[in-house]
Amino acid sequence: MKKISSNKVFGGEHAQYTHWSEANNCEMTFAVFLPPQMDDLSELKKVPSLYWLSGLTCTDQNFMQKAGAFKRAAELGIAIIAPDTSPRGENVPDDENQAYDLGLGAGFYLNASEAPWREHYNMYDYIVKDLISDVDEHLNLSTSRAISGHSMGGHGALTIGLKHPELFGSISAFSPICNPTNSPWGKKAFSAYLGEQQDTWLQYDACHLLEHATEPQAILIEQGSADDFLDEQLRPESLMQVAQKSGHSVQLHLREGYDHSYFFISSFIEQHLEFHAKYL
Ligand SMILES: N[C@@H](CCC(=O)N[C@@H](CSC=O)C(=O)NCC(=O)O)C(=O)O
Repeated sequence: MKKISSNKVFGGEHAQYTHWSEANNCEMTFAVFLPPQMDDLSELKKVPSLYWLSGLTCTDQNFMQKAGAFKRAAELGIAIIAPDTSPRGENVPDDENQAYDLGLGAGFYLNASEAPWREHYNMYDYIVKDLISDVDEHLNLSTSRAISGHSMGGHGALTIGLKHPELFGSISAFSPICNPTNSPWGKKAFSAYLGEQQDTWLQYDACHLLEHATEPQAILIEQGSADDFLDEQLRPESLMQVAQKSGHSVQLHLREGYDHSYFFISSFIEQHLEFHAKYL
């Protein structure tokens, strides 16, 4: 793992690293925020972390530069880990039309089974195996973790969090794609990456995973009412219906007038950090 940038911020550090990913078969970049409490080297006081998964078109930097999370994360003593949203590099295929919602910047946090994607587009294993293992080995954080994300990354946070309660103690999401098997973004990506076998798609659909979840998990969703993607792509009402039927508790905050952008995320990120701090 190699550090490629470092900035002091709110008494802590923002840094970028590159490392090899076995899952994605390429070099990956990720960013971290390490709070000032990291300077206390006591093993008993290792700091917990929030994994943030970004949305379509993002890199490791969108959240770090736009969300305004560092001040509160520094106060709460929470590290933030922000991976890239897809594999990248010379040998990594992109969509032939370079569409923003498939290929580079659009990994959808799944393991692809179809050519030409399967050699590199394995963001699910990348997060759950390669990233966590390198962060744990090199960054001296505690193993207490939370997961959050935005839009495609909200889908990633919900699905990975629901599948791995042993890795993530709480889940939150901003404007998540809640039911990708019924959304144009999800259908396009899942057809390409996973083929037409729809049973496999369900393994990456938060509604299906919540319906079959056996452990209760703390879940918070933030959604803007003026989000252009709300009705067609995001469908939080489907997740709330499943939550109600299956007896799982999901908090949904519907925020009047907010859109899909990082202006929305920066308005409520502190509340999400405070939510996760209760479980970390
Ligand atoms: N019109 C945009 C569409 C892409 C977009 O809105 N990306 C969002 C995530 S959407 C779902 O995953 C985003 O986070 N963009 C980056 C940002 O910093 O705002 C386009 O074509 O770019």
